[in-house]
Amino acid sequence: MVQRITVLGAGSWGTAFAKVLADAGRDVTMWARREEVAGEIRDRHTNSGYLPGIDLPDRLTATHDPGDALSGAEAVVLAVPSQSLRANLSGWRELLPSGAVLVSLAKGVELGTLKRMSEVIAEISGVSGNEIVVVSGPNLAREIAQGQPAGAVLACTDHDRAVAIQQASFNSYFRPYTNTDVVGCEVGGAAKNVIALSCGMAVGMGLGANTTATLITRGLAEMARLGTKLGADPLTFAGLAGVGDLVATCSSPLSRNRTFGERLGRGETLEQAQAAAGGQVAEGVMSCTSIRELARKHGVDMPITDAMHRVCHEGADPRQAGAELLGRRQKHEWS
Ligand SMILES: NC(=O)C1=CN([C@@H]2O[C@H](COP(=O)(O)OP(=O)(O)OC[C@H]3O[C@@H](n4cnc5c(N)ncnc54)[C@H](OP(=O)(O)O)[C@@H]3O)[C@@H](O)[C@H]2O)C=CC1
Ligand SMILES: O=C(CO)COP(=O)(O)O
Repeated sequence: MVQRITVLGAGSWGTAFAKVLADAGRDVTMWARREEVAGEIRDRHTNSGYLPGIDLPDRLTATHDPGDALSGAEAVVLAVPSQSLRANLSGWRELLPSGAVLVSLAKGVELGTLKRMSEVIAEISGVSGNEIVVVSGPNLAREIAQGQPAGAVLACTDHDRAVAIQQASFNSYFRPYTNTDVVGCEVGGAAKNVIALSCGMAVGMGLGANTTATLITRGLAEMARLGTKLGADPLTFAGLAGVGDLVATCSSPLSRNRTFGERLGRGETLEQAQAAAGGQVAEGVMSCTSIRELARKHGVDMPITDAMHRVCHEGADPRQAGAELLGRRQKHEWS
């Protein structure tokens, strides 16, 4: 049984997932970038900047020192934003205990390299891909931290490693399933953030359920097109890491990506929406660019992702982007 687990990153999901592990009976140490955050988790058992009003378990501790955090860890959970994972992990590489299972929480595709997060982790840490477990699914951090029931997917090409983390993380409110389709789970997790931006934008423009349902469904079609082209199992997109996460993120006002899109849809600038996010990551804002490039590289059509890139990075007006989406050539639903 994996008992001693380190979580590197003390933001919303890192903290909520650390609580999941502690509530499952594991000994958990978190690393926080800022000493005051580590001190608050350690001494007051709260992380008020990210999860206000949530009490953290006593058995969960935290430090600002990555060496102390990683000492003796049997599993290491990487809980920093996608675009910072390479730099952070490069700093931790020499400290990783040999044989520890690496667990990835990040949902994104790296700008420039167009790598999925498990590919970045394998490259930097030197461990093989089948030693990395990817966590995905409908897991809005605040709801999980409140103990609201949810399923999740633990994806690893080595089934036994996924089972080890499943045993280490299941508790009365968190029900993780295993899956060997790492590509599908990672593509689903990254792409749904972009679709959530579009749904938020529609809501911000005053549009209703028909529009958001259309974006969710056609978003699912485009993420499945990309995933299957990259070798994913199409069934993954019907599961928790596909439609499950997509629906949760596109529907919930708790989603940072949906909220970010809503602000853009109301006419705020990218800078205003970023300021309102208070430093918390809306991964879709960067991933719309990397996923668009990945899709182009593989000849896959992703019109909603393309539209989000134009709004976020080329100054397109959300209404104009919407009109262009509707004005594309007429086609069969599954072509
Ligand atoms: N929040 C959620 O509901 C869920 C999030 N995820 C995914 O998990 C990953 C982590 O998300 P989450 O914990 O929510 O993110 P947050 O933005 O809430 O927190 C990010 C954490 O990473 C730290 N950090 C370290 N290096 C950097 C850096 N260079 N830039 C920014 N932050 C840095 C931050 O430190 P500091 O506080 O000092 O800034 C903070 O502890 C993301 O990929 C996200 O998509 C997945 C499922 C659910
Ligand atoms: O990944 C998530 C839910 O599964 C969280 O989404 P946001 O980053 O948009 O809050």
